[in-house]
Amino acid sequence: MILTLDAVNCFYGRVQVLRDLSLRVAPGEVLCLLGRNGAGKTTTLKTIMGLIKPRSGRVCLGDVDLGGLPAHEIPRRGIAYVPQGRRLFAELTVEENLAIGLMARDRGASVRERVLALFPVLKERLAQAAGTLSGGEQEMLAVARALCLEPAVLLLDEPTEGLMPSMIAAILDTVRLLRSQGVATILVEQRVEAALSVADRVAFIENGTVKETCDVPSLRSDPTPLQRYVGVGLRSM
Ligand SMILES: Nc1ncnc2c1ncn2[C@@H]1O[C@H](COP(=O)(O)OP(=O)(O)OP(=O)(O)O)[C@@H](O)[C@H]1O
Repeated sequence: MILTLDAVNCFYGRVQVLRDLSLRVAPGEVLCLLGRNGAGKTTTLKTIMGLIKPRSGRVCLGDVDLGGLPAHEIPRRGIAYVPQGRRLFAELTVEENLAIGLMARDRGASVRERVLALFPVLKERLAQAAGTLSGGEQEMLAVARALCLEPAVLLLDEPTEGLMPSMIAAILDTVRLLRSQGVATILVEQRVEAALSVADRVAFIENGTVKETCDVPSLRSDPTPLQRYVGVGLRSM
């Protein structure tokens, strides 16, 4: 099912943060949101999750308008969110964190096995407290917990932040694998080179709106939007 945002306007109090923001992501597609700090990328993800209610505009999964649903219903509809900073339960074990993911949408024990098969590093650490995992392992756990929902749509907010290169590569490989399985992914990513290596399309966000959407091959041949909206050229990568 296609996730669509159509002319979404959001406010924090009286301050408008999203302005007529529209985008779409289809099954088996990775859409990357790029933009400067404060452009509205995280707010876009929170709005999809129903954590912020748009004042106007629509967020739809297929034909279903998500705007009318309570926030706790959104993950049950198959949209999973890995927030920036991961928000794991640090005192709980890997196993317990996964159990919480599994509870959100009861999909049976086989899901746990399938998710753990993707992350062998977690399988070895089921009894370890999440807060004692390395940063990369914590990110794996956060993604694994989200995948317990068997989501149709996965929202990742800066999943590579603070990770070493081998862990970044592992996270990006997971995104590619999920794409091959038909998951629609929206990725917020500061690392432009990482974003381009995994994305199909890039939406450039500035001042709360999508200014331009480009597919990755055309960005490689003409990186002007990267320069304009993120301030980097391809040569610096
Ligand atoms: N809870 C809040 N209350 C008031 N303003 C907020 C709140 N959260 C975010 N904002 C403001 O909304 C704007 C968009 O923030 P958002 O976090 O969506 O940006 P972003 O593109 O994700 O930035 P970054 O790359 O720095 O994470 C910013 O100006 C921010 O200060």
